[in-house]
Amino acid sequence: MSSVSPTPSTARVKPNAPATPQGPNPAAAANSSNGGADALPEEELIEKIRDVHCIGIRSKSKVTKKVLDAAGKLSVIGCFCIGTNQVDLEYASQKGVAVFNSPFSNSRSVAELVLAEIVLLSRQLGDRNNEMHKGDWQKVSANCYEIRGKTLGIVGYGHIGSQLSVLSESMGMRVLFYDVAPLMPLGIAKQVHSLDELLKNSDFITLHVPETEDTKNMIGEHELNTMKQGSFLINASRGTVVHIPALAKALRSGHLGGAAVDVFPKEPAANGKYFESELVGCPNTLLTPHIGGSTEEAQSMIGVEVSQALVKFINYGTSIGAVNFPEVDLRAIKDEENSIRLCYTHSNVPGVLRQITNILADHNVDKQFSDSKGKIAYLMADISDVTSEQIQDIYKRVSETPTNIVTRILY
Ligand SMILES: NC(=O)C1=CN([C@@H]2O[C@H](COP(=O)(O)OP(=O)(O)OC[C@H]3O[C@@H](n4cnc5c(N)ncnc54)[C@H](O)[C@@H]3O)[C@@H](O)[C@H]2O)C=CC1
Ligand SMILES: O=C(O)C(=O)COP(=O)(O)O
Repeated sequence: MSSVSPTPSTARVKPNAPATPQGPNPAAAANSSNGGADALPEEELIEKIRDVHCIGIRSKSKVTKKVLDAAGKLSVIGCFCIGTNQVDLEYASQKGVAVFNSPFSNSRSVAELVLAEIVLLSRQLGDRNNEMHKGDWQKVSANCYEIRGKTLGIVGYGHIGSQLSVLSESMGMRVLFYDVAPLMPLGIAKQVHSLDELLKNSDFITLHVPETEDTKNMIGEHELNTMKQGSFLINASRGTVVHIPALAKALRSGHLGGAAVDVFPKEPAANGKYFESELVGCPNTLLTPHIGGSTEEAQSMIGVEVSQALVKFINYGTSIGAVNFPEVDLRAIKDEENSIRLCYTHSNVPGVLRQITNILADHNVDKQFSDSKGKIAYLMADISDVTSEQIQDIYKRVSETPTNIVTRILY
């Protein structure tokens, strides 16, 4: 399927596009050859994005309102990761830009890293390793423990948290979890009613919540003080979830037995000696450069999954799996010269369907589906037996409706 583009607001793609995005000027805002380590600063991204229809990013490239305003031709964003907090999702949907991610391709990698960190913290392995590299032999068993029989408290029991629950039980741990949603516990894990209850009763706390207004500084001084003396904190979710000065204080005072931190409120935009944090030098503290999802397996699955979603959206209008868009799809369009697919993103207000029905009234609408999400709605209709003049007319009339955000015609 390919598309007509009577105005720049529609995407053009080559017919029979292969399984990687082939729209004009696809841009990669994060360099994947070095593990996505370099993210473009806002001004540079704004320059690069102007003529781009499709963009692929990882967790660090910020697609702000300002960037979206500069991206007049942008139709779709692929987040080649789980988190989508780096994109202004609501503004993107208001501009008719669909956003896709890979909801679970790197979950296993994060869960495995956290499992390893539980053992490393419990045996103070980071400190022993540092000492040995300085020629300092310190054979210690005080405050070093097996993890068998200890309690893991998981905050956020989604894809990563629940995977970790199964892995840690297989190592003999007890699992408690706290989540805003009531969820089915796996194995013999138990859901608790409050964060405080989890903090009071766990030997290890691990965070697996998204970055939202509610999770900002979710672990601050009060929560750290509520944690058991000598317990451990692991954060591989987002840097904003933990108040870093409070964590540094809890570690230096010896209230916490250690911490493993993979994500930070401010992360360097590129690889190099740019990292600074109050956590540097804290006892039994493992610091990693946001590598929770950085495995060959995860990156390869993410690459395939997100690329396929982008191609389906560009070539067929399919928004299934989009994080900020109504999810709409139709079974395959007739492979006929004179058949088209109308994809209409519009404001979600009363009376729109009547206008569209009027425009399409004299045509043969094979199938049609529409759905809404918040302030926007998305309609897809397959129309057969149309001449090229009629296609232009449909495009013109639909795109001139007052509720139009983006109109595309695919054929
Ligand atoms: N370090 C890394 O490289 C990686 C980090 N991540 C981060 O991990 C996060 C979690 O990933 P998934 O498990 O795949 O997400 P998910 O969406 O499957 O699960 C998140 C869970 O958190 C719960 N939740 C949301 N707000 C909450 C709150 N205020 N209190 C308690 N629970 C709350 C949700 O109900 C859900 O069950 C991602 O959003 C991302 O930011 C994800 C992949 C790699
Ligand atoms: O998947 C996520 O949300 C992550 O945090 C991983 O991000 P990255 O692809 O390593 O920039």
